[in-house]
Amino acid sequence: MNTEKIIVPLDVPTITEAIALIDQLPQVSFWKVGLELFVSTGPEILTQLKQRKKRIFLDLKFHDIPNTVAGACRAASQYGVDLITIHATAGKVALKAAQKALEDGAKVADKPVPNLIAITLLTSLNSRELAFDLKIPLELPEYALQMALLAQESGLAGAVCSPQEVEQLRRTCGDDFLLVCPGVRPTWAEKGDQQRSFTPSQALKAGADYLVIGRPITASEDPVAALQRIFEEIS
Ligand SMILES: O=c1ccn([C@@H]2O[C@H](COP(=O)(O)O)[C@@H](O)[C@H]2O)c(=O)[nH]1
Repeated sequence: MNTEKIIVPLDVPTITEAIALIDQLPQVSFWKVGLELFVSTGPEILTQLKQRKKRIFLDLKFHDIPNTVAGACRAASQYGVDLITIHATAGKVALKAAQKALEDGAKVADKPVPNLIAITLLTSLNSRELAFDLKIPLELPEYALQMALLAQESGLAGAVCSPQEVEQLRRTCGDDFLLVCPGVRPTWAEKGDQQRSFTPSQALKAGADYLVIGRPITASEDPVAALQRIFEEIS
């Protein structure tokens, strides 16, 4: 059973709830720490995950001017996490500065360099919002591709994209470009605010390296059974 490809987000407000989930699902080796938990509780959860020998996706989605994202990346590189996110729309100068700061910071901290991956377009947005609210004149798949190419040209390790765009990004960006897909929903799960979803097996077949699957597992009455059902679907 391939459990390595699933990243489960710890989208809870307290360390106690986060640790309860980690301990309830020992077969999960890769956990995501996002804005809710990090803003609520700080870096303590990263220490807890490290002690349990888990891989960590620090999903703080940096989006700021080059000097500021570089500072944030330099600081984040001390934690020894595996993945870090930045919005591609921060622009090429910021993406390059962030990548360089991660490399410099990791060297100083004597840690491996985390893979920096760029958000192409949040999976909660649809084509209508892209065109009419964000006033982006490109078709959505083309826009996501251009954001991934910007990340690749800037020297980043990969991108975050919806599973609906992953096949095209994989074809264009190649096999070495890391593609991480949130917005994954088994047929039996609520979509919630995710607007461009695929099932876990569709997403893997389309070329995703990792699937981020949260509420179908963590909000389930029985997270262990939900995870098992997903493992069975993809194995
Ligand atoms: O485009 C994006 C980027 C990040 N996310 C994050 O992934 C998880 C998805 O959780 P679900 O409960 O499976 O919807 C969540 O932490 C988001 O912050 C995303 O959904 N889309």
